[in-house]
Amino acid sequence: MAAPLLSSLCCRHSLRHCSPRRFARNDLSFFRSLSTSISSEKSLVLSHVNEDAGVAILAMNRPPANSLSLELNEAICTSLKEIDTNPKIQSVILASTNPTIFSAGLDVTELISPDDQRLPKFWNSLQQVYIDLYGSRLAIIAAIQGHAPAAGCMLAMACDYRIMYGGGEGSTVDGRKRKSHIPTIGLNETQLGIAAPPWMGQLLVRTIGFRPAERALALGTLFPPMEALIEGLVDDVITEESFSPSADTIHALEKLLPDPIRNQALSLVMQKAFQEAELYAKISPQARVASKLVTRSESLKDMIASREADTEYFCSFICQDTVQKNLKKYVEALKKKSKSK
Ligand SMILES: CCCCCCCC/C=C\C=C\CC(=O)SCCNC(=O)CCNC(=O)[C@H](O)C(C)(C)COP(=O)(O)OP(=O)(O)OC[C@H]1O[C@@H](n2cnc3c(N)ncnc32)[C@H](O)[C@@H]1OP(=O)(O)O
Repeated sequence: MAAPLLSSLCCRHSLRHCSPRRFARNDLSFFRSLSTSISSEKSLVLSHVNEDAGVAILAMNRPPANSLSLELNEAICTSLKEIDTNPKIQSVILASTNPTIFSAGLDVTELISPDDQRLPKFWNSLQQVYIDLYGSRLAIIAAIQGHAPAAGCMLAMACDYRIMYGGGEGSTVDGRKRKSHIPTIGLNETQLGIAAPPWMGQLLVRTIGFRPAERALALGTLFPPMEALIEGLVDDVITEESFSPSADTIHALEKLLPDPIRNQALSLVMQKAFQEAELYAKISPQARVASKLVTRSESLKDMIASREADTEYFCSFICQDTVQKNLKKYVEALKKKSKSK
């Protein structure tokens, strides 16, 4: 599994497949003209490509929280691979069909009283998601509309650019006021009584720097959008106060877009993500991929070299009595909180 990674950065898809495409800014026709849909593994992921634009969208679609199960991890990898093999695509927007949760991180139920055959497969699938995103020849833009704790934050950090919704009331597409929602992002594992896996912690260090990462990892800090921006955990924060789509646009999009991403096409976060995808797609793909190699190849090689040991350590760690006890408590609290709403 590991070998294709660096070759994907160096040569596999790379340069012969790279032909940048142009779009008009803020062009919703991009979404209208999404023509090729790939849905994989019971549509846990919705993926659409627009070859003319050179941009794809990959939306996680596992209600209620896009928590990362073995199957969702595999679906993300399958979908990304399909997009990746299309030589006409240069950028991907990684999004969620859930407007308030990007991804809740690992499916914690995978960790409780785990099946000993499934657990290593599960961990391997998460490692693969990281490798495939972080090492992709594609420029991947995270459109973070909602919460992104723990491995949800990892997904975002493995992208090339992160745009986060800044909160606020905003309007729904049918014109009603939307309940205020302020998403958070961070590696909160210590709050679950576990530590972030080393490669995930190191990714935070590379993203926000040593000292801020050291503190955030210890405290399990979940950053609200503006703090995430200040720390450098996200690259852009978008508020939707001034965003009110016209009825005509809504009507047109209702007819043209599939349900799960219809609202996303109207969100400013998604439009910004599209602009950023466009920006990356304009850069010489050879130069862009080579620069990605400079910043990412060493850490990827290290991660791949320690992959088996990481899996072994993870499996034995998770099966410890105290860890199981902490996780059970955590899940009970999560369910209780959800029921009390
Ligand atoms: C020295 C080195 C040591 C190395 C050791 C390595 C070991 C590393 C091990 C593990 C690494 C783990 C990384 C992770 O990703 S752990 C997962 C962490 N995730 C979380 O803590 C997030 C938990 N969820 C939340 O905080 C909220 O759900 C939130 C995402 C903020 C959304 O809140 P809200 O909109 O209010 O939604 P609800 O809380 O009501 O949730 C809706 C339903 O979704 C279920 N849910 C939520 N999160 C998860 C999850 N992670 N897994 C499974 N299910 C989840 C929740 O129970 C609700 O479902 P229901 O209504 O059926 O109860």
